[in-house]
Amino acid sequence: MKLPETQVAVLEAASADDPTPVEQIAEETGEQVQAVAGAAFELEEKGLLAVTERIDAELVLTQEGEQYAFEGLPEHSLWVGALSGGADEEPIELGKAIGPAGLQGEQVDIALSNFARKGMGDIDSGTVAVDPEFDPDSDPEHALLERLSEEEGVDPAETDDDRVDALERRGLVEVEESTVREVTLTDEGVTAMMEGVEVAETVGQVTPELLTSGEWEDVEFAEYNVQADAETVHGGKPHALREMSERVKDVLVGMGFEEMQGPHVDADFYINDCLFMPQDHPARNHWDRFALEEPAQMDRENLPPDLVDRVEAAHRDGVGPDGEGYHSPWDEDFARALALRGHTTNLSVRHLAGLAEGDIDPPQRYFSIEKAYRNDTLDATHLLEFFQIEGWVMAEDLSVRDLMGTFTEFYEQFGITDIQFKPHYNPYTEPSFELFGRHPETDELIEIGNSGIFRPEMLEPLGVEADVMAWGLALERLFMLATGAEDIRDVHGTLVDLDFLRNEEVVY
Ligand SMILES: N[C@@H](Cc1ccccc1)C(=O)O
Repeated sequence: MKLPETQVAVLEAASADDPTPVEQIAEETGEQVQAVAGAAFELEEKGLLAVTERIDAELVLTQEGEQYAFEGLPEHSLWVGALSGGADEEPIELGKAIGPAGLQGEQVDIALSNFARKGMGDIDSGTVAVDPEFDPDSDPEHALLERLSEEEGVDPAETDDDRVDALERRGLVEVEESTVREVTLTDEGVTAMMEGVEVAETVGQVTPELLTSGEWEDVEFAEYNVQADAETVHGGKPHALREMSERVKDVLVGMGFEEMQGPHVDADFYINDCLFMPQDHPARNHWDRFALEEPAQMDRENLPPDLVDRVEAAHRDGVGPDGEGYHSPWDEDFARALALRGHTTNLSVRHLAGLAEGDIDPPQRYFSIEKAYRNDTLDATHLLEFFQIEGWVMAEDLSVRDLMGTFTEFYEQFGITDIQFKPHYNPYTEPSFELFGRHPETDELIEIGNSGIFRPEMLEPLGVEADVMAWGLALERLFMLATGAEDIRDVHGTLVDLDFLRNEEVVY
C-alpha cells in the first residue's frame, strides 16, 4: 500500500494496544500536531486507524495560588512575622506580627483563619503566640503548591484528596480539563503494516518545472484536508480598553464636548487647593497619594500670583460678603508640592482658569480620558492607576436635572439604563452625587463615578462667572458594566488574561 509520508509516519508511531495521544506522535515524528491530526482522520476514513477523544483533568495553580507558591502562604508569613517578634516566648500584639509579615487587606483574615485551623499557634484577644515547632516546609498545603509550580500534568485523582479540597476551597488550585485525541491501529491497520506500507511520492504544489516538463501528468498530488484543525492566528488589535476609550470619545464629541489635556504630575495647588480642598484634609497627607521626591515642589514662578492670592483668600475667608472660609492657615509652599494626580480634576481647574482669563462665554463643554493615580489596595475593582473620564459643562443656571440628564444620555449609549444617584460630599461641589450602575453578571451595584456642581468657593477665584457641573467617571468600571468583565486585573495591569483580551469582541 502506498500512502502519503505523514500518514505512513503516523501508522508507524501508532500502536494496536495503547491509545497514543496525537501530541505524542507529533513529537516522535517531528510533524506538526495539526498535520498528525489531519493524517489520523484520513487513516480513520481508510479504516486503518481509530481516533478517540477523552477528557483529561489536570490540577493547576490559580493566579493567587501561583503568588503563594512564590511568596509563601499568608499564614506562614504571619508565623514568620510573629516569630521574628518573639511570639515563641510570649504572646505579642497581632499588629506587630502582621506588619513584618507584609500582609495586607483580605490576606490578614486569610492568614488568621488558616493559622488557627493548622494549629500554628494561638490567637487570643488581639495577641498571637506561635508554636516554634511548626515547620512551614512540611505543611502539606505548601508542599502541594510547590509541586504544582514545578510539575505539569498533575492528575487530581492521584493526589491527596483532603489537601486538594482545602486548596480548592481557598481558590488556590483548580482542575483544568482538556480534550486529548488518541489514535489506535485497527486490525486492518495492523494487517496493512504487516503487508508493508510505502511512502507515495506526492507533490504539494504545481511548479513551472512540472508544467513545462509535462511531468505533472504522472505525479500524484497531495490531498488537502480542508477540515483539519488549523493553528489559531491572533492578529494584533487595539486593546479592549483603548477601544472603549475611543468609543467614549466619540460619544462625548457627539454630545458637543472638546478634549482637554494636561500634566500627570501637578502641583497640589491645581490638584487640591483650587478645588477648595482644605490643606488639613486627610487625603492630602495620606499615604494614598503618590508624592514626588525629586523635584518635590513646583517652582514658585510657575503658579500665577493673582490666582494664588484669590485661592488663599477663598480658603481663609470664603467668597462673597457672607463667605465662610476654613479660617485655618494656608501655606503656599504646601500647595507647591508635586504629586501624580489622584484625579484628573486638575485638568478641569487649569482649563476653567485659562478660559476665564480669555473671557470665554458659556456654554462650554470639555472632557478628558486620562490616567489618575491612587495608592489603593489592588483587587477586582481597584488598580493603582485607572482612566478617569473627566468632564464639565459651563452654562447659565445649571441644575441637578441637567447633571442627571447628561449621565442618563451618556450611559444609554453603552446600553446602561439603570443608573442610581447617591448624595455625596466633595469639598468642591454642592450638591454632589456618586453614581452607581448594576453589574450585568454579578447583579451588584458598583460605583462608577462622582459628580456635582462646582461651588462658588472654587469658581470665583478661577474667575468663572457661570455655573459649572462636573464629574469624574471610571473608564474601567464603565468597561465592566458594558462587557460583563468581573475582574479588572484581567483587562489591564501586569496579570492580564490574554485569552479574554483576544476573544473579547468589544461591541457596544
Ligand atoms: N474628582 C472626583 C470626581 C469629580 C470631578 C468633578 C466634580 C465632582 C467630582 C473624583 O475623583 O472622585
